[in-house]
Amino acid sequence: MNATTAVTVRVPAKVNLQLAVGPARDDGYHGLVNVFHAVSLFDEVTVSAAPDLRPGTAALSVDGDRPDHVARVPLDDGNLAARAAALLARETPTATGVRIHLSKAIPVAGGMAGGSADAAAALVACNTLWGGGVSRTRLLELAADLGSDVPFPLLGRTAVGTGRGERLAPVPVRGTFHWVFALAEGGLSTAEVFAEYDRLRPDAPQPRLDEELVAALAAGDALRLGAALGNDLQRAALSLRPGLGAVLDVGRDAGALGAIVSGSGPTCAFLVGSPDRARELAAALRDSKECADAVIAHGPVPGATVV
Ligand SMILES: C[C@@](CO)(OP(=O)(O)O)[C@H](O)COP(=O)(O)OP(=O)(O)OC[C@H]1O[C@@H](n2ccc(N)nc2=O)[C@H](O)[C@@H]1O
Ligand SMILES: Nc1ncnc2c1ncn2[C@@H]1O[C@H](COP(=O)(O)OP(=O)(O)O)[C@@H](O)[C@H]1O
Repeated sequence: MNATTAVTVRVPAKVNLQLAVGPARDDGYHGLVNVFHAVSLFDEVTVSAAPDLRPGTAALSVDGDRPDHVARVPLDDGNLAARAAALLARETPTATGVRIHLSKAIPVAGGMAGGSADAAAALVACNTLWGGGVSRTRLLELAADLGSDVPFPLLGRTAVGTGRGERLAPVPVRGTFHWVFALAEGGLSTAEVFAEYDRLRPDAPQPRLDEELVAALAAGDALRLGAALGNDLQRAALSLRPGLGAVLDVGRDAGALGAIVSGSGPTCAFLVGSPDRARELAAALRDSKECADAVIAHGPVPGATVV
């Protein structure tokens, strides 16, 4: 193998269109119905062979436009991309040590699964670098071992996750939806938000897929989709970060078709009807000073792709 070969994979963020959360299971996880939707905020993960490092170990570097987010990315073996490389190396005889560079645009600890996206991208990038020996089915299994959110960015587009969110089935979508994301100062811990959910909802029912949401997606109807968006973790995220209520209000008052916390938060997601409306809503959010920044994206977009 050529030690200078580098592979770059582009991978999208997600927003949860429906996040229905059941009671805590015996293993501590929660049964979910989790409708993932991949949006056009992308991280890039570049891997190159590092013959000076032991096979399966990684040296990490990171950059990105937002220094406060970049500073929160761990550069040790706790990084999900490094864990992905180590896991894949265990079943790849040609595995090398790797340098992994993360170019971050997905908010960190923002409820948009940036770490999971990087792990999925690292699986694809290392599998390509090391000769592509591991099947896509097996990559999806390894992804599920890394985290509940890691399989989805391998698929991209729109999919429903059941179990703890890792068992995926594609959901048909017509057309393109337009989004604005309000970024927050600081992140929220997913585990803490689920714990707050348990405190607030000790009697949670079993989660069920919202058929109205599925119909709105199939019809490409943004008005119907906006009304059907739902996130059971939103109350918990608002309880831990009450200021998010004002962010959601700004978006609603500015005409968003739907306004929700993205996953475990604290990023807030706003559905609008067109790119022009997205620009207007992003400006209203920035002017309000209720959030750190606002970014525009569209979905669905493809999953992890070698570029
Ligand atoms: C909430 C969601 C919605 O898509 O994502 P984020 O919004 O944080 O990105 C996911 O369920 C997060 O998935 P992920 O971030 O991969 O979580 P994991 O590493 O599997 O688990 C982290 C912790 O979250 C809690 N957890 C996660 C998934 C699940 N179905 N039930 C849980 O209770 C557990 O406390 C677990 O220890
Ligand atoms: N590659 C990575 N990028 C970002 N965060 C990572 C990464 N690897 C591990 N982490 C850790 O995962 C935590 C959750 O980050 P992230 O996946 O961005 O958010 P969320 O789980 O809210 O979607 C971060 O606080 C960070 O400590």
